[in-house]
Amino acid sequence: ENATYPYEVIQEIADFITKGSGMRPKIGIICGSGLGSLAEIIQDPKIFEYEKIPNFPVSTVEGHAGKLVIGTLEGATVMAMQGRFHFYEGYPLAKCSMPVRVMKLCGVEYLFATNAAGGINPRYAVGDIMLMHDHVNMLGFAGNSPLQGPNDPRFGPRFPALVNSYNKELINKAIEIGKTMGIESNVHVGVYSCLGGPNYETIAELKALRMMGVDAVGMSTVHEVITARHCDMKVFAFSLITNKCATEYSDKKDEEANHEEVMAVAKNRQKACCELVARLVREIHSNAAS
Ligand SMILES: Nc1nc2ncn(CCNC(CO)CO)c2c(=O)[nH]1
Repeated sequence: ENATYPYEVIQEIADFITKGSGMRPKIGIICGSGLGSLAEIIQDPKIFEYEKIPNFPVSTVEGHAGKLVIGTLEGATVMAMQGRFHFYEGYPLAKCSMPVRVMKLCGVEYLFATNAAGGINPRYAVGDIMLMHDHVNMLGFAGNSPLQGPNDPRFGPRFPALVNSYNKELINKAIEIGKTMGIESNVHVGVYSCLGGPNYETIAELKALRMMGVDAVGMSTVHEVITARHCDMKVFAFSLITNKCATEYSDKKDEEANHEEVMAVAKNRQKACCELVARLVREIHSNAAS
């Protein structure tokens, strides 16, 4: 499926965006379920609906708008995807992750990936933020990778290393920002895992994930991070915990995940998420300027 988006097609899409907006973004933001507000804090935005971008896929999930927003945030030029593409929509992982390559050819050096996720770590509360410091690529265990198929060396190497994929400096900066915001007890650092979905997990799967040291589970992000690291972007990623996953068999129905709850939690935590992202963008921009 990599062949669906050869380098030249990605270049055309990137040119369409940079020429259409007259901007070259440095930071790319992918908005998780219900976190589209991360795009709404961008000033003087130029908005491209996915349908209007030649060769771009379209979003089919409630809570994912389907707009690419490019503009200024805390002095930096950023581009945000309001709506991402998921494996469970029937898109191959290379298609889900192609926006990261578009960002790269637009000039983006930093990827901020956000998602809503289920909390497996029992210390996590609904509404907490987990800064990702590593991931378990469950889809990769079954042979699914966004890098499957022919490798185009203009993007990156055939066999990319993925240790230290999550930029430690950005994680430490985000922890400091969490302290300044007074939310340090709700900010964690943990391991995320991506399952195929669209079903949520069984108890046995959650127990297995917990045994592997996974702290939060979702249906996205990992393939975007792999694609970002392949083309040497710095990566910062976090999960908004939108429900606590059961890891024992019990008849408590209230532990069942549902999408309405995911979007409701995202709605009432979007302010904190936006604040964290804005402050981190400001740090990066001011350091680069210095
Ligand atoms: N247990 C559990 N809780 C979750 N909350 C959000 N997501 C991320 C998946 N989001 C989907 C459906 O809500 C939409 O992309 C999950 C998940 O995958 N599992």
